[in-house]
Amino acid sequence: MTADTALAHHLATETGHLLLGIRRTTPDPARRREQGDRLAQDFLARQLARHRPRDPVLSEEATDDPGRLTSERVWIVDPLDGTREFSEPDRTDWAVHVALCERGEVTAAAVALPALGRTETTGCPPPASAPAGRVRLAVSRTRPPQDIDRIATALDADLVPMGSAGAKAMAVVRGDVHAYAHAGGQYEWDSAAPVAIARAAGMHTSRLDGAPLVYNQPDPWLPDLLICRPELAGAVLGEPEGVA
Ligand SMILES: Nc1ncnc2c1ncn2[C@@H]1O[C@H](COP(=O)(O)O)[C@@H](OP(=O)(O)O)[C@H]1O
Ligand SMILES: [Mg+2]
Repeated sequence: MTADTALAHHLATETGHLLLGIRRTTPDPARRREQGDRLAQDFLARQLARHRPRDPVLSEEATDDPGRLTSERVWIVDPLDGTREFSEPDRTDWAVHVALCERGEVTAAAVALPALGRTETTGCPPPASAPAGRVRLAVSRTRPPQDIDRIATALDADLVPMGSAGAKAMAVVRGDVHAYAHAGGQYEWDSAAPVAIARAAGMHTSRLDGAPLVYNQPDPWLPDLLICRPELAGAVLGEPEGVA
């Protein structure tokens, strides 16, 4: 594991511990959401400034730093992905994303799933065995993509509604589901770390039209994505069988 991957693992895990504490002590859902987003952002920003003072940070919860567009190294973080699920009792589908992007490519990343006590990284992705039975397709529980019926039909899949892009991507990596598809809106911080870990674990990752996912762009809007077991990508992307 590189020093950057180890740092991503440490920061995602520690931010997760902070969020678990907020969850225990803050029963009101609106206050829990506000405190979770703000305190997780404050902690991550402070830690990155301390450990990697020269690297700009692109975060859901911070003002955009134009210096990131000329920097070779940029951290892309989502301090709390699945804020809605974090605010609801007993849900485990929320995450912390920490990714290092170098020249458009994510080279080190961690996704913490604090309520499950797990942190996955690009350094040591878990073994991905194919789930048994019918194809399982993870989708947003509150904002499922418009063309989800087409994708579900193409895969002959059962839908598995879940919160958080990180939680859904890690469900593919861990072999709980076969695929995760999203459309209609998302930002780079929602997918940078999850996509890098899925790729390191051997999964297909792309836009829904098959185009590559590119990070640290001037506009961080990255509205759709597909993460799936490699053998299923052709069916979703409309490629003839036998084409990789
Ligand atoms: N249409 C949309 N526009 C903007 N962001 C969206 C979106 N649909 C999903 N997202 C973001 O993608 C993440 C995962 O969403 P979902 O749980 O619905 O799958 C959430 O991140 P945050 O919780 O960090 O805001 C959510 O805000
Ligand atoms: Mg998010």
